[in-house]
Amino acid sequence: MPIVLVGPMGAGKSRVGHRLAESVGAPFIDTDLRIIERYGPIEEIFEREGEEYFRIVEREVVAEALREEAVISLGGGAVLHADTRDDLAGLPVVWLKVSASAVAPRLVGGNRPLLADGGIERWSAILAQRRPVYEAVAKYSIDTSRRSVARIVDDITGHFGGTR
Ligand SMILES: Nc1ncnc2c1ncn2[C@@H]1O[C@H](COP(=O)(O)OP(=O)(O)O)[C@@H](O)[C@H]1O
Ligand SMILES: O=C(O)C1=C[C@@H](OP(=O)(O)O)[C@@H](O)[C@H](O)C1
Ligand SMILES: [Mg+2]
Repeated sequence: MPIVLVGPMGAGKSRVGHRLAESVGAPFIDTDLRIIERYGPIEEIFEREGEEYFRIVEREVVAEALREEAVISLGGGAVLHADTRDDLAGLPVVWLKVSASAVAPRLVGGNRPLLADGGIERWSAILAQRRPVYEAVAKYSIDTSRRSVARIVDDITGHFGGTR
């Protein structure tokens, strides 16, 4: 069974997922990396085709990933797709939380198209819209604001028994 990480941009899904996979000895899938391998840089997809098209290709990659026995880090907006929310029912889904003040320095220098003009205020507005969705899909949540990646990995393996 996969372990799936959800949460807002900069919460640490990609970094924690990578370390969690090493820790439990499972393959690691970052759905954004798969999108990039197949379709090119995310900011170019947004620029060329728009967010709606990005969500379609994201859904395709996410659906495929969720059938694999892996630690899976989703992009922050993947849960917007109803089919993905359906797929997440019954899976160990971890919501990585983070405060605006803790995430602000983590977002510096990133190339997330949704934050291209708006910064932390835009991030907060997006989170406000999505919070109920994260809440609905998650089986467990961790505030990453003042926790090391190693500690977050320990919390997750402790909660799910260290196995898949
Ligand atoms: N627990 C943490 N404490 C401090 N910095 C972190 C933590 N988790 C991730 N980061 C840093 O924050 C940035 C965003 O992390 P990332 O894993 O890409 O987030 P996400 O995939 O959720 O957008 C990266 O520079 C990463 O190294
Ligand atoms: O929240 C979002 O809508 C997005 C989050 C990004 O992934 P991270 O959450 O890993 O930054 C990436 O999928 C894309 O820029 C859109
Ligand atoms: Mg990521």
